[in-house]
Amino acid sequence: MEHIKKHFTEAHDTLAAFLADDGNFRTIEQAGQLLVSALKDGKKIISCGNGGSMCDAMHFAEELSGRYRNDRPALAAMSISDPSHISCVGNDYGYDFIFSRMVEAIGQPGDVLFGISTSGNSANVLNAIQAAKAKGMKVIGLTGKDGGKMAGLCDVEVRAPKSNYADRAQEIHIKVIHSLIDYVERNID
Ligand SMILES: O=C(CO)[C@@H](O)[C@H](O)[C@H](O)[C@H](O)COP(=O)(O)O
Ligand SMILES: [Zn+2]
Repeated sequence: MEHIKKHFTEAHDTLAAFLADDGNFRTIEQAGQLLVSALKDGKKIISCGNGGSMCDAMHFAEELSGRYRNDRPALAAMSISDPSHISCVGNDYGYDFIFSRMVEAIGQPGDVLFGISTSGNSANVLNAIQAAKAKGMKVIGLTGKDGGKMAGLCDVEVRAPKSNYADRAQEIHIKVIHSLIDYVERNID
């Protein structure tokens, strides 16, 4: 039972560390402003990440295109998570290009790439950021640890507090995602 309880105390401590720094909430607000201004301008949001972060990327996009709390017009967002695309590009070009290839295919200037990586070091997310910049897109990153290689590459980077485990960062990321969608729903019209 101790190990089970430890999950909750560690999550509690990570959240307390995030809450202690008001800079985190200013950064989330900047990310929210970037999303709202892109959507109001008729641009779209493209999200990506690996493993649990792919689930978070999907969660983020579906609550924008579908709904979160409020009834409002559908918002232009999609995650890069189509298995046929991933298997084709992974097989023919390599796993490092599964996200960047889609950004090259559908990214437009002013669109926003929402890249999620707990280490900040996943090559496919880094390549997507590079492709997004080449397209004139904005980049929001959710990271952890020291930001990894994503540090300094994003227009806005929200970083979860240092932890030895990816899941602690993911628990912060999902809260950031919900607070961002809430911000968008409150400010979109
Ligand atoms: O969900 C988890 C761990 O909680 C794993 O599936 C995790 O997402 C995977 O190991 C990812 O490949 C980690 O990639 P990243 O967050 O470092 O970019
Ligand atoms: Zn997980």
